[in-house]
Amino acid sequence: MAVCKMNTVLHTPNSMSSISTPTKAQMGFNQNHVFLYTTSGKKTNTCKFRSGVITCSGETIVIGLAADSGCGKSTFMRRLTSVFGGAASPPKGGNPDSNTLISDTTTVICLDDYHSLDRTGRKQKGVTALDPRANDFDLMYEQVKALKDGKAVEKPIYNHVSGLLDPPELIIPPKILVIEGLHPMYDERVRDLLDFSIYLDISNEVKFAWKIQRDMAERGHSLETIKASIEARKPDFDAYIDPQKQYADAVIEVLPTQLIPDDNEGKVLRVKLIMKEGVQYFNPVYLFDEGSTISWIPCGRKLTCSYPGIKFAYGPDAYFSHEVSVLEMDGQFDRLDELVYVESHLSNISTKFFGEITQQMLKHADFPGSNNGTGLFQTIVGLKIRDLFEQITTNKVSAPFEAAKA
Ligand SMILES: Nc1ncnc2c1ncn2[C@@H]1O[C@H](COP(=O)(O)OP(=O)(O)OP(=O)(O)O)[C@@H](O)[C@H]1O
Ligand SMILES: O=C(CO)[C@H](O)[C@H](O)COP(=O)(O)O
Repeated sequence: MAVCKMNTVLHTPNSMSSISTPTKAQMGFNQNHVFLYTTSGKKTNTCKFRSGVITCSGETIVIGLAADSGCGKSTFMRRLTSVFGGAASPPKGGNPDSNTLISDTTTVICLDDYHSLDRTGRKQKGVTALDPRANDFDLMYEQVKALKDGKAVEKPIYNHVSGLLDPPELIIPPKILVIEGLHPMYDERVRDLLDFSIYLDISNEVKFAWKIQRDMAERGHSLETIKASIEARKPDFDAYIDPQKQYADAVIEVLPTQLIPDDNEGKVLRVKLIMKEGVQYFNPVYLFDEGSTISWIPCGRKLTCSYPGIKFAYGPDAYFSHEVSVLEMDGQFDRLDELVYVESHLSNISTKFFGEITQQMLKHADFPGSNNGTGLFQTIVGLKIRDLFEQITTNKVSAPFEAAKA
């Protein structure tokens, strides 16, 4: 298994620079330990070297985030990292094309790094990156398991610039490991390692509108190329990516608005937050009254709404035969500071102070989706993940005390 050996690259507490084959003196406070620091200089973990393997103390919680390419995973990750109070950046001094993002609490690894075929290899074999045959699920499982068990790994890097597989990078077990990409819930072994899972379900119409906006406006692709790329991916998307949503603890579904008849602009969105019932450490959010069916138009004296307005809905439902609660928002906010009015009517939102959702949304007003349900629900899921992390770690810490009392 590719757990980390002694000749890997480490960041030392003294120099913050990368070193190879760390000597005992370079390891930190005593000869068996190394103290690992994030780019902002905070100590994150204490790790030991034994029999050539780096093992770190502390629990690693694993979160899976699945979505097709260009569906808002990076934006969601930025919101999540911000909830934990930091900004994420690539590993310092590493491969400039690394897909990994590290913050004080979280490490986000991109599952594209487990492509077993590079761009040329996929072309030769006639498979897309979505096809399981182009991905190494054995290695993905072994490495996510090792990280969850507190062991560092040398993870491969898929270089999106060159289309090649680059030499691996060292990943130290973080407090929260997020595995994001096409297949976090595809392989049952990897799925079983997840403490919480999210699927971003972007309808074809909306995906197309976002792709046009990014790939045409920002990357200079033609409309025909974008259409052809979406069409080429669709069979494998339907076969291998989309079915993962049945396993997700939370799904953010993004649909065209119902407030504008026959809307084909895709700017106003109807967004659903589908939350599985009975998931440990996760209490679904509700509007007004838990378990009731509610329809709410908040526009009026306390919330400014221009055409076509805003409509919320909440209620119990079934999703792939699971019992779920669904919170829905159609429309967009005119004034983000007034969002606090909506926030005050939501419960189980896992905030630490009144208005925290509104504060987060205002802080990232420039992120895509900040004026609609995508930003609102991504922020809420970020808060729920923080809550889940705190509950799990508190339980682990208090367990020996509880046992001693018994
Ligand atoms: N909530 C949103 N509202 C409007 N547009 C969005 C939203 N989320 C994402 N987009 C559009 O989609 C683009 C891709 O978003 P993002 O980079 O977050 O997705 P991604 O899944 O990480 O993409 P990739 O896997 O291709 O890197 C953004 O640049 C933006 O144009
Ligand atoms: O679906 C994807 C996930 O991001 C990419 O298309 C896949 O990783 C292949 O990347 P590239 O197009 O850069 O070779």
